[in-house]
Amino acid sequence: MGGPAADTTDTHGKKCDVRNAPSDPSSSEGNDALGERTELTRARRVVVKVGSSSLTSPEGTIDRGRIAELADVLAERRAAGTEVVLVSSGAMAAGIAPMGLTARPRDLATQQAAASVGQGLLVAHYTAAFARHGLTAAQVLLTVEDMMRRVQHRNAQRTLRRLLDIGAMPIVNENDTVATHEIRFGDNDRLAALVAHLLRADALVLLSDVDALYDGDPSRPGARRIPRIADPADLDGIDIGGAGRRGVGTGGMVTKVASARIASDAGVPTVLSSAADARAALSGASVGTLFAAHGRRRPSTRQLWLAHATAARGSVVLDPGAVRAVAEGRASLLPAGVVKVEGDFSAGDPVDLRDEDGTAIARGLVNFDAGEIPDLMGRSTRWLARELGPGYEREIVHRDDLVLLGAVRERARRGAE
Ligand SMILES: Nc1ncnc2c1ncn2[C@@H]1O[C@H](COP(=O)(O)OP(=O)(O)O)[C@@H](O)[C@H]1O
Ligand SMILES: N[C@@H](CCC(=O)OP(=O)(O)O)C(=O)O
Repeated sequence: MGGPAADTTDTHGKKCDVRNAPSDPSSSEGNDALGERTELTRARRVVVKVGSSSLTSPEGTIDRGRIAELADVLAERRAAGTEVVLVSSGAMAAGIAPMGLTARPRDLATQQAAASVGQGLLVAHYTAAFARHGLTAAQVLLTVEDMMRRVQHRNAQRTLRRLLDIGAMPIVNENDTVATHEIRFGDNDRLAALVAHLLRADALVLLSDVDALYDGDPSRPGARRIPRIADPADLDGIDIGGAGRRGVGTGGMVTKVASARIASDAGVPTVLSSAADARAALSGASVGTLFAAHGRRRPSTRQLWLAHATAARGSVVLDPGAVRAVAEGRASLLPAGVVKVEGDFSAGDPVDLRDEDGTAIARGLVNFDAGEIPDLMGRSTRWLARELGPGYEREIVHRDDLVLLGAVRERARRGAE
């Protein structure tokens, strides 16, 4: 890959140029993009995520006018026959003023209280805005566990599908009041990508206060719009920064790019654009940044989550044979191939699988506590079953709970295409 093609548009004072760009994508993005943008116009099911920064006024309160504008655009698309799921942030921002606060709280309990106050208000605004178009809004609050555990996952899928069947407008947010630091999405960008995967959406649209991914801080003079990311390598050299200056957003560009990568891995093309450009983005115009989808692979949500969103609690170090078996043979990691354990983790935690040089080649959910593994290392599962009992005849990490990382993953992906 030769790196992304940066637009010649300078950011300063020229965001309107991007907004009014011609709808012929081939003019700035190349022919590949033409098909991808057309896919967006033809999409039968779209997940649209809007960030707090696009829903708040400069004073930091929820801006009803912006909610009404977004509802107009989504209702239009719904009327044209596309199923739309909205993932909306803004609960915490909506709760700040009613809580008597002037800025986003720092501690988790007050954040959760603000989100709890704000979520009801937010959904009330959406309900009124969609009702003007004869649409019924439906609140759906999800946690990480709902995505990871099979039964909850199916329930969420079934409910969302039913809502779409009856013509409702699902409005999804993280269930902030029960999420903890350890077990939370923490940002709706990645949640939106997992919802797009869950519903097998045809496209994901991320709406923010910035109109595209830029090659650096968009407030920097000369920063240039990146119209298309075709491959993760295109992101090399781009300065992907945190949340905007107003302080209402959560993850900034980092989580939007992470979200686009999750969606891309799940075969879902993503457009990142500004809320002001929502209509143009949804109609396939050449606005924002298009992240191309990779093939048609459908990894499990658990695998997507493991690869992109979990932090490892420790590592197991593999001998060269085990590295080959895991990386090339897509095998489970057996005790015989482990030479070292690092960190203090429990069975069920995410851990990195490293080679002896320290490179993380995979991440997986481990079947043993860190303290148990030294007695198992280098032993065959048959020996372990005979000496320690049948409970020990199992993998350290099962292949279904394992994803390849970094260069190893890219090689496997290219091989599969
Ligand atoms: N390379 C970049 N290109 C575009 N925006 C960037 C980049 N790096 C950081 N940002 C920042 O990301 C912000 C959007 O993220 P965030 O504040 O979390 O918004 P949201 O509430 O929409 O999720 C922008 O306001 C911008 O300042
Ligand atoms: N669940 C939180 C949103 C967290 C979040 O991702 O915010 P943002 O970066 O504005 O999309 C809320 O509703 O306040």
